[in-house]
Amino acid sequence: MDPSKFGKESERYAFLVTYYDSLAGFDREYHLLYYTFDETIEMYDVKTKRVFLKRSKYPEVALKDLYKGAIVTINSRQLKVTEYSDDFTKNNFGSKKKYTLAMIKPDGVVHMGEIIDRICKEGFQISKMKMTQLSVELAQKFYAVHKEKSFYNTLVAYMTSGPIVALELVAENAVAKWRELIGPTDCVQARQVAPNSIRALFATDKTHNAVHGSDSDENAEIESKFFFDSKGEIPATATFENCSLAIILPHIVSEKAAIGQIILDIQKYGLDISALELFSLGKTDASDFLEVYRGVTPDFQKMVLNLCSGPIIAMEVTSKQSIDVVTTLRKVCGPPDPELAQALRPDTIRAKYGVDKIRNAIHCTDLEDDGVLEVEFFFNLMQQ
Ligand SMILES: Nc1ncnc2c1ncn2[C@@H]1O[C@H](COP(=O)(O)OP(=O)(O)OP(=O)(O)O)[C@@H](O)[C@H]1O
Repeated sequence: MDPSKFGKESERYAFLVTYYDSLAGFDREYHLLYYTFDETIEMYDVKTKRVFLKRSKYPEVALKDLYKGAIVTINSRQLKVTEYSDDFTKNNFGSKKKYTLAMIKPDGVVHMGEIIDRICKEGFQISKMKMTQLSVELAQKFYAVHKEKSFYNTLVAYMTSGPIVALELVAENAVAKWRELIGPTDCVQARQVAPNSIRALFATDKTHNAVHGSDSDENAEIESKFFFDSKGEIPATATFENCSLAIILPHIVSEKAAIGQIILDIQKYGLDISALELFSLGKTDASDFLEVYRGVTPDFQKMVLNLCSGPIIAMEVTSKQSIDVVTTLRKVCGPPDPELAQALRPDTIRAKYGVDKIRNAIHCTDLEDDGVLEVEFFFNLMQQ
């Protein structure tokens, strides 16, 4: 037994979690209790007060995975941690993990792979992410505090000049940590005082400064709601033309390490990412999406369970060049079995980041005719 655990038999953290029951059409609430002594989890239904999960070990979910805003998967259900439900948990835990709202601005989107790589390497967890194009009204609303400033109109024109990527980032002291990483507003100053900051590396001038970060916890909450609680106001940017679908699989998203590298690998071959969003699929949605593989591969059930085992990042991949996008993306991904990929095509995504035939880092559309259909599943059906 680990001696550091002596005397902690009664140490228990309590969280309020919700699960969207798509059949019933509403959120179900549970108390989730985590016992550090034996690393077990227990869950109660808040409404009925009945046990939902008997106290048991659940090695896939560690204490470090539980913080406000996190999404964890238990029994194929995506549970969102919405609150710390007692003072002990709030005091010991709540003050540490926080989130901030980050944005890759229109001029930063060409550097999206490098910026996301940096985000992951600095230890942020991406809990939400969506590519969108701001309308004039939305940009004005987002930057309303600067309404009276001389640069307001230029700022709004810039923010509506192309797609942006909004991200909710989780870390200890997330607001300060992200603002330190992006550097000062003015890139000239950034290059002097923080030469390795994101703005020093990718910004052009005072307005075109590549990224945004909330300036307080209160504003992080307001800004995160602006993008991720907007009831359909934030449109996806998918084009549904000459496209293929790529999905970065749960083991990559939760380990954080390779998300940016995979995006860079896709962009290297003349392919563009024209829509992107982080999703947490339930078992029914995962099974619906993979329906064409039912009966075709003996691994169908395993693929479904893998796809709903944690957050995924879905992307519409297109190209401005006249290339066959589906075939090119398949080549970039490599053979489905990572072992085979390592032997035959060691530079491919699956060779580099795949673990086994199921956790093979990335899903991509197999057949040319299915490109639009697969993109529609995420960027049309799942938006409703
Ligand atoms: N003096 C200026 N001239 C031109 N544009 C400016 C100027 N000051 C700020 N901006 C633009 O307005 C944005 C919002 O300004 P703010 O003062 O809130 O800076 P910030 O907090 O560093 O940036 P952000 O809010 O985008 O994270 C800046 O990121 C920049 O794009």
